[in-house]
Amino acid sequence: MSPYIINTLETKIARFEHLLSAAPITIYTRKPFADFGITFISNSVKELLGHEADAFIFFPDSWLSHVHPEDHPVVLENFHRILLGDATIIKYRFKMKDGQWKWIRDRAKLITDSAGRALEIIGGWTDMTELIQTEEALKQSEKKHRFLLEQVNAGVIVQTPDTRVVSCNRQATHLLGLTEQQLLGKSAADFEHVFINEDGTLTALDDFPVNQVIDTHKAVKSRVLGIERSDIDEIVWVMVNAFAEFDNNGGIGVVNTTLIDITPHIKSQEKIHRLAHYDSLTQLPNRVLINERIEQAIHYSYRENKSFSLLFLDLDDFKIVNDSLGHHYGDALLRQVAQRLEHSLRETDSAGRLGGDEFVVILNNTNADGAAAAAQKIIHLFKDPFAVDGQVLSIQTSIGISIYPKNGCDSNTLTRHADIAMYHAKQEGRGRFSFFDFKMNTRLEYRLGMERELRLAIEENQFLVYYQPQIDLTSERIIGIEALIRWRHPQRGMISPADFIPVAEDCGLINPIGEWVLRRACEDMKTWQASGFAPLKVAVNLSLRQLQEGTLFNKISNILAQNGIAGSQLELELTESVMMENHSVTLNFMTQCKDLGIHFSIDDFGTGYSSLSYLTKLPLLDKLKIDRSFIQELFKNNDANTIVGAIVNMAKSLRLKVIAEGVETEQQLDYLRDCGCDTVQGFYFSPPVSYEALTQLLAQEELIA
Ligand SMILES: Nc1nc2c(ncn2[C@@H]2O[C@H](COP(=O)(O)O[C@H]3[C@@H](O)[C@H](n4cnc5c(=O)[nH]c(N)nc54)O[C@@H]3COP(=O)(O)O)[C@@H](O)[C@H]2O)c(=O)[nH]1
Repeated sequence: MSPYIINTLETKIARFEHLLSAAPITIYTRKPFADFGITFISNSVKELLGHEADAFIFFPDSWLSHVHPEDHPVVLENFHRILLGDATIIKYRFKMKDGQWKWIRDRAKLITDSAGRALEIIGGWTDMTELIQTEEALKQSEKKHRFLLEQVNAGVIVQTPDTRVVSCNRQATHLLGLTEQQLLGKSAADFEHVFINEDGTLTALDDFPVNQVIDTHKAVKSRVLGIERSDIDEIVWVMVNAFAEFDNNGGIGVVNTTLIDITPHIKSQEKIHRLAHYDSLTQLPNRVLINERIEQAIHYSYRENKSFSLLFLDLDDFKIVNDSLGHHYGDALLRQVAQRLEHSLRETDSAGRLGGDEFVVILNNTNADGAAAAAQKIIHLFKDPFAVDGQVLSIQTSIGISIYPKNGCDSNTLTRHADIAMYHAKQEGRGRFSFFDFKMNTRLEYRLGMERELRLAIEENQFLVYYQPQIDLTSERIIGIEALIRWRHPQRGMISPADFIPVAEDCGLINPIGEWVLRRACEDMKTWQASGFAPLKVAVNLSLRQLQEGTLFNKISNILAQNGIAGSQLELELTESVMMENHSVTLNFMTQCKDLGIHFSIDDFGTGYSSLSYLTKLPLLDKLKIDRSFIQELFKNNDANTIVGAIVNMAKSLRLKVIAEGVETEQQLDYLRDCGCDTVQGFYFSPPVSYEALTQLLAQEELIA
């Protein structure tokens, strides 16, 4: 045996005791029953608790009195587990020599003999103070962290790489409408809510921010998502940011997602969008949205090689409703029209209001046949009158149709062409539809251009009034004049009223223009009278639209009064069609005028109804003007002579005066005199002339007289 290896029992114990006291653990043994008194404890207990080992050895049951009373149940319960064979680890507080409490960890197990009988309990105590303090600090920090998390105005969700929620704050549960319990442990695929993207499409699972972060290892920033919850009707809109926290190996530890509630912001954005894209009166899409929809229809039809149709609607004589009943009625009528229109359309079609009384309908995937059927259906919608505040209003619409791609490949062209076709429908008699035809284009563009120029002409005073004398066949003197408008266009020179009056009538500009002619004529009459010329009668042409305006009588009586002209010096010329188409309106107007002594003549007689019986229905008529087409046929066509003779006779029997227009030759003049015609007008005596030229003619007459 080596002299260096001393292996007596004594040395073994000494070595063992040294090892025990040097170990960072205080080893003990205790009885496996009764008071579980300590039978051995290593000296390191002095360092751990300040107590001598002997204190426990001599007083084996004193140890329990050093255990914190609150921890007694834990400690005692632990013995039962140990006796059942469990190796246990528990923490509890132990009173040190100096009276302070120290957290110790007690790890113990039961030692048995080969027959399984309990011999003793062996265990070890270690100092846990530092660990407990760290744990406590950690708890405090977590509490603080949690507190802060609850204070932030954002939902926070922490998920593991398999998307399971491990933590969330109250705001997150609030936004998702779930409790913390419902949320914790849930993975992305488990959410029953529907998530939608900003454009309204569904968000696919792969596209969830958490999955994107996991897939790409990159943060998702400022993504807008809508949450469709089953418990509320409204969509909750959130701004989502998500980022990963990486572990030491570069793998994802957790993904943090923040959700900021932006519902109010989205709602006001929606409001702004609505204002910018919908008509506030009818709630139909406005011009901006309609254009977008036409563009969409173009893209779709181009891709799918299909056609679609655009219907342009304009209500016929809507202005009359507005002018005669007021805007309140006009607005209510437009709302009802919009409703009827919307209800009649298929889901794939859309209607919008461009402004005023103009509407547009887009018929997706529809060819010319389909468009014709739809247009007919829409026209039929107007068959039943509209009831507005107790008033029954009847109105119809004219519709123009353009077809993609045949009539245009962009929104502007298609709309313009449908508009042109609509004008054509109006020309054809209103309450009907027309398809666009490229031939209409130039004609209508000319008309639309003229409308623009007419407005400018009114502003810039480009109109003149010419006067054509009317000669009494008995005295062969000028007894009246007809006021005829002229347009001196700055570039195109004189434009005939035959070219621009129909356009002015169509677009309503005849009202200001007609009023201007009347005023000018009365002002000129006033000047002639003031210059000493004998009082004349002036004939002024009236259009149907002027009568329909409803304010014409007041305007006329004001103009007469302002210029000191007697009503008997004014003659109003109405055409046959004006008289017949609006019998009651015309009769009412004529009755009012008659009280002022105003005369009426029927213009272009013989060209319209060619029925003499209606004359008997117009008792307020004074004169009949034979159209120049008959006069110019005299002696060329025998029938013309017979007709003119018959007209004069018939007029006489109805006690009407007769004037013949367009007299160019002496032969015509003689025939008319022989027939008993009262007055003539025509180039034979004078063409329509300017104010100055007529002044000279009147002066010559005075000299002759
Ligand atoms: N609503 C309004 N209509 C108006 C007004 N001013 C004119 N008009 C209408 O425009 C049409 C064309 O008028 P105009 O070119 O002036 O032609 C008139 C005469 O110039 C023409 N005339 C007269 N004598 C002769 C003639 O011997 N030969 C011939 N070839 N033409 C002649 O006839 C027109 C007279 O028209 P009217 O007596 O009114 O029928 C025309 O329909 C005008 O009514 C306006 O202010 N408002």
